[in-house]
Amino acid sequence: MPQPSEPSDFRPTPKDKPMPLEQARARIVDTMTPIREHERVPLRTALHRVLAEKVVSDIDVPGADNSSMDGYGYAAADMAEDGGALEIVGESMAGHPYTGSLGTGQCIRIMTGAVVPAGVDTVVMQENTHAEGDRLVVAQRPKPGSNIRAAGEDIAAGATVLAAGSYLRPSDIAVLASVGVSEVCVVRRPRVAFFSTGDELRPIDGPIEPGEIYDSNRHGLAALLSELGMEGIDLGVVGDSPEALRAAFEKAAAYDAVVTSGGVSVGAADFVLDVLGEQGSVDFWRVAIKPGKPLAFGMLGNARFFGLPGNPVSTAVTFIQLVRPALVRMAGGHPAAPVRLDLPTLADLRKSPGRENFLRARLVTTDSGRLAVDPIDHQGSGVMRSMSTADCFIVLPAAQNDVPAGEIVTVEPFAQTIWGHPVD
Ligand SMILES: Nc1nc2c(c(=O)[nH]1)N[C@H]1C(S)=C(S)[C@@H](COP(=O)(O)OP(=O)(O)OC[C@H]3O[C@@H](n4cnc5c(N)ncnc54)[C@H](O)[C@@H]3O)O[C@H]1N2
Ligand code: MOO
Repeated sequence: MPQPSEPSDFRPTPKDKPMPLEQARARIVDTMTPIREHERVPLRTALHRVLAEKVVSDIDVPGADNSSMDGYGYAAADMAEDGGALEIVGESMAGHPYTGSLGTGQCIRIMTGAVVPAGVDTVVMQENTHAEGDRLVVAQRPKPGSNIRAAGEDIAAGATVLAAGSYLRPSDIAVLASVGVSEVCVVRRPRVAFFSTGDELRPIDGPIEPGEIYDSNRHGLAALLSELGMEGIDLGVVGDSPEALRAAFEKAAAYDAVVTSGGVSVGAADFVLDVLGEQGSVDFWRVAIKPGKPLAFGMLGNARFFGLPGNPVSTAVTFIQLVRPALVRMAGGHPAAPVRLDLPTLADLRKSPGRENFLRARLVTTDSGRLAVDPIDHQGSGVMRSMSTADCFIVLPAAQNDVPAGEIVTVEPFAQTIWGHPVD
């Protein structure tokens, strides 16, 4: 497990064996220290934050027995048979409860959400009745006890509404509002510094010359971080020189995590690993996945360091597979296990044994109404449109060879649950 470290003399060699993905992910996630600092924020701004402490309800929800239908409330004992009649003595509306008490043979008109008064144990929906003046005829009786929502059936006073470590989704915000919570205590968002490396990279708001490219990865990374609820700190583009990298690393070391793109392979201008070795420590640098083999994981000061490969699809795949679960953990949450489906592939898949492959694909419904998966034609790790037009990965195990169309393959949808439930 990497610790805040003294500089090391790590020298990567192509002989370093790539680590299987599962092992790399477990190792990375296990080394994350969840952030302990927390802050109180208004519920209005708490979406996608992580609860630092559990929330216990002070109240029952609903607060009182209430009707789930527009209709009439009465005591079932007063209604021995279908077609029986009762005297209508008042009404209970949502926000305006009935304040009297019911006698034998009496009923009240009651609306959905209105409090059920003493003496009423059953509500009949309006459609199954007809009123004759102040007399109600119940054509068809519901079962005794019907159409009443019990006090506290959603949340009982004293119950834990959400556990510490819960990632707040819109439905959680609504639940917290339902128990009258207007402020929550949430974990400080991880501060994640990120930058691109490469002399060929240009900002997206200017021209490019032959041999130059727009720095797309930095924008992709900013979006991935912001989607995850992280505080991203954009450190720009850093040139392919050890000096430039040293200066950038010094700045980046002050944050909780650092994510970079490019310069982690074995090329003449790939210095990320060298400088990480000098200024921090490298835990491992190769993962047995395609795309995404070169990936530097280590420490820079107290920051967790993720040096992602520069090929745009490799950057995205390694972020999704390795950085995202790590940051979820760092943010005080719990990474969900990937949702995986077994589906037939509509096209042949090319695969040589060695690395686990993440092919980009789309979920489709065939003419027979069955779900299947259709791989994108161009699978190059520089073809970012293969990610942008896809909605899932086909995951082929390391030892797999070519797969003919029609075979069942493992599919990981992109729109999967990212944040799992806390384990208490
Ligand atoms: N001899 C070997 N060469 C390569 C190997 C290998 O094992 N031996 N691995 C290949 C694999 S796999 C990958 S992935 C890449 C990763 O290399 P780097 O992380 O060093 O990335 P770069 O060389 O800096 O760039 C690769 C590619 O991506 C483009 N790029 C870089 N940054 C950005 C950016 N911010 N936005 C858009 N595009 C970017 C860059 O121009 C290159 O085309 O190495 C292989 N080589
Ligand atoms: O890992 Mo590289 O990402 O195969 O292109």
